[in-house]
Amino acid sequence: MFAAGRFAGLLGRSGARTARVSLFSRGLSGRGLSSSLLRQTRVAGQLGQLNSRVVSSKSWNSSVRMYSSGPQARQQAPKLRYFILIALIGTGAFLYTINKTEKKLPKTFITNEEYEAEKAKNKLKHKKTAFAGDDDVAVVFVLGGPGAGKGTQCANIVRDYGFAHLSAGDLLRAEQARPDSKYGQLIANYIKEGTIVPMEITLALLQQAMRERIAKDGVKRFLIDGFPRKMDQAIKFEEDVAVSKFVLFFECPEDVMLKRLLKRGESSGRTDDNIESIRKRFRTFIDTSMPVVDYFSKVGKVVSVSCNNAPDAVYAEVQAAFKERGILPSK
Ligand SMILES: Nc1ncnc2c1ncn2[C@@H]1O[C@H](COP(=O)(O)OP(=O)(O)OP(=O)(O)O)[C@@H](O)[C@H]1O
Ligand SMILES: O=c1ccn([C@@H]2O[C@H](COP(=O)(O)O)[C@@H](O)[C@H]2O)c(=O)[nH]1
Repeated sequence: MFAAGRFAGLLGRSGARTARVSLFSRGLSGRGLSSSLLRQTRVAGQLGQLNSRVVSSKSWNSSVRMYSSGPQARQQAPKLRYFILIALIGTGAFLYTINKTEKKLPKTFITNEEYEAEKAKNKLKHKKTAFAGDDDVAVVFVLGGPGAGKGTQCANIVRDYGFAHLSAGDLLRAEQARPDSKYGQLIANYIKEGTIVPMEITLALLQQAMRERIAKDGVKRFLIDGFPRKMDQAIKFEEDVAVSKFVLFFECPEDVMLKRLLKRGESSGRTDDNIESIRKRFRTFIDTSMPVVDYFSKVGKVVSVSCNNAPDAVYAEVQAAFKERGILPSK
């Protein structure tokens, strides 16, 4: 469209220029021949050499050239028409190619309408979430890029607000390390590649961990850290497990996260705290996880906190956000 618009603009300009030229030509012919020109024409006629296109006098040169440009302009008109035709065909082909290419692109984002349709479909299948009967169960999703500081801030919240902290990444690593796990190798591969483990595994681990915490010490407020990382996980969790209260989103520039992860990699022992895996994790975050943040943002559920400060300053922002949402410290 932009190209077509620009093209139309060009056409408009050249069209205006053509109009100006032809108007000027008509004006000249409308004015008729000036008396001196008439005189000259008569003289030329008398000499039997009338040739409206060839005038020798220098002083009339410009007028005469304009006057005689009529036939030339008519000769050029077909050329202009060809040019316009070719340009229109070219623009059409260009727009067609773009349209086709767009249709071929992989889809990483779902619209609200698609989300609502999916939700409606799921509602028929799953009439109740796992904790639907328990109004005390509260879930806050904690999202942010790799190394943004989610785990660090979750530890503060657990200490002061009595939440249980469930990190999806920690649960997957524990499952990977469990000797009898049938998913150990699969999880290890996904983590090293920085891609998202099939959601059924993560959902089952989260749901089981929530049940265990409720049974163990009655804690019903959960920080679900590093989840959902994909739109389908978000939909499934909210349909099957619990609807989130809001999303705590830690914003952080990539270069800051990179530095933190490389530093952490010196002692973490994590298979994905190396430059190769980190780059892949950043890519997955942008392509697959940011659409989740965008979605929750559209429905007014995202509380953003800037992570590019000292941990205490970040935590002060978290506390303010919690207060705003009516969540107070437990002691
Ligand atoms: N505000 C901060 N300033 C400086 N360093 C920080 C800050 N917050 C966290 N860190 C450090 O950065 C590293 C990553 O932090 P953390 O593990 O909390 O991030 P994360 O978002 O949970 O990461 P991941 O998604 O990879 O699990 C840690 O070594 C942590 O000590
Ligand atoms: O919902 C999830 C959460 C995590 N993963 C995989 O685990 C790693 C590490 O996650 P951290 O939150 O950084 O601990 C992540 O890169 C994914 O590969 C997942 O698949 N699904």
